[in-house]
Amino acid sequence: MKTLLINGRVILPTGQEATDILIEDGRIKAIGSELDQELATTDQIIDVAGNIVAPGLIDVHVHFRQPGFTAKETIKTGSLAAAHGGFTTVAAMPNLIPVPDNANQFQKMLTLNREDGVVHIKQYATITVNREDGPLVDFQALKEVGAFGFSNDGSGIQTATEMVAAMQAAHEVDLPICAHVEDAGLKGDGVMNAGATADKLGLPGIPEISETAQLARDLVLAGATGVHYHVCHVSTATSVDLIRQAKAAGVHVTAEASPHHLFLDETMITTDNPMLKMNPPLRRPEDRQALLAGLLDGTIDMIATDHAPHTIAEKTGSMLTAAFGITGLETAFAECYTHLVKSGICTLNQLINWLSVKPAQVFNLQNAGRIAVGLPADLVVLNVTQPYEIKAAEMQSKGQNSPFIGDQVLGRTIKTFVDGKIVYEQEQRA
Ligand SMILES: NC(=O)N[C@@H](CC(=O)O)C(=O)O
Ligand SMILES: [Zn+2]
Ligand SMILES: [Zn+2]
Repeated sequence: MKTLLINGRVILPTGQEATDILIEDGRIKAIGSELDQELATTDQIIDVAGNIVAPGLIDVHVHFRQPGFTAKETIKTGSLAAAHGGFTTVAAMPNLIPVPDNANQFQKMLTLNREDGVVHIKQYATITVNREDGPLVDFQALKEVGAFGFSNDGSGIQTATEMVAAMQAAHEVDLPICAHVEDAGLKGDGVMNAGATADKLGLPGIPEISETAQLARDLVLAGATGVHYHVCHVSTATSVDLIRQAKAAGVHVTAEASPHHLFLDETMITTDNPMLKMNPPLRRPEDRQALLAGLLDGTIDMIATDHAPHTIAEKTGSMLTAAFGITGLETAFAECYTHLVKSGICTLNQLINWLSVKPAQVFNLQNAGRIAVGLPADLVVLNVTQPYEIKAAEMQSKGQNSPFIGDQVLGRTIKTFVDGKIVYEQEQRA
């Protein structure tokens, strides 16, 4: 099967180029504007004039909820949401039931991911058995069956003793610890950022030190153990400073920020609104400015969505009782393009760097993150000229819990290819 993608503005490692891409048997066979001689033998010609062709986006932080919580999402719906958002590779978190904390259950996850997923799904294993305070997993066994990294996402590792042991074990098998940094005691029963807004709404707060105190500890431990330590969903200015200093000191630390922490802040929480409840919480305007500065200077390596679908019932009522988390896969590119590229804060190449190139480099994904001859044809075609409204009805995710619904944005996915196969295609409307 031969497919020719013609007239796109292609994002190549060397920069943007108006060129064509020949896909054969799932791989990129040739790139160039002189591919006319292929026309006669091509099965499918797709004209993407006026659109961007980028390497498939990569999200290293998603929750697909299967097994255990399939009312919220399944591997099928989560991966369809990824495809709709232009993501061709995602890494799924292990806060599932049963927990993939052993080789046997981990292998079951891999089979499910492969059978039900329409995009490439990498899988995290937990750091501890049953994701609880207690014994560590068998890092070697989980490495052997293909763990992408180790994470207890949803909770922090509460003691330095446990974290040091985890870091040493992860370092030995040469895989990252991906940390949800949170001191459970300091978080208490908070539901939004601690401060004036929470006080005004009469809601219990989550102080920023619940993140930063544990992060400071972990950065010291990461330096001492030499592990690759990746910080999930950085939310505060102090965290950015701590990571910047650690990087300067030679600690092997990388970090991600989510679109919601970049574009929303606590001042937008004007009522008790569960759609704006997530962990870590939306912080102050100066925190999101610091996250942005961190992205621009390389302290934050990448953007990851923390796609966290929940049922409507779980996201209705008061923040006091609602679940933490919002969806992100289907809105990330458009929100980022609109807030960052359209507004002149960064270039499209920088954005693709944070959403594809860097995650591939940081997590050693050799076959992703760039458009090059010989690589699998994981590609996304994006329209960045026609504004559209983000609509719940167009979401592929089971989760409709997105504060971005209703936004007017630029950056619609037109087509997503995984291994040369179209896994998402925008309906053509007259
Ligand atoms: N981010 C969230 O608010 N929730 C995540 C857990 C997590 O990422 O910490 C979830 O699993 O729902
Ligand atoms: Zn988390
Ligand atoms: Zn998460």
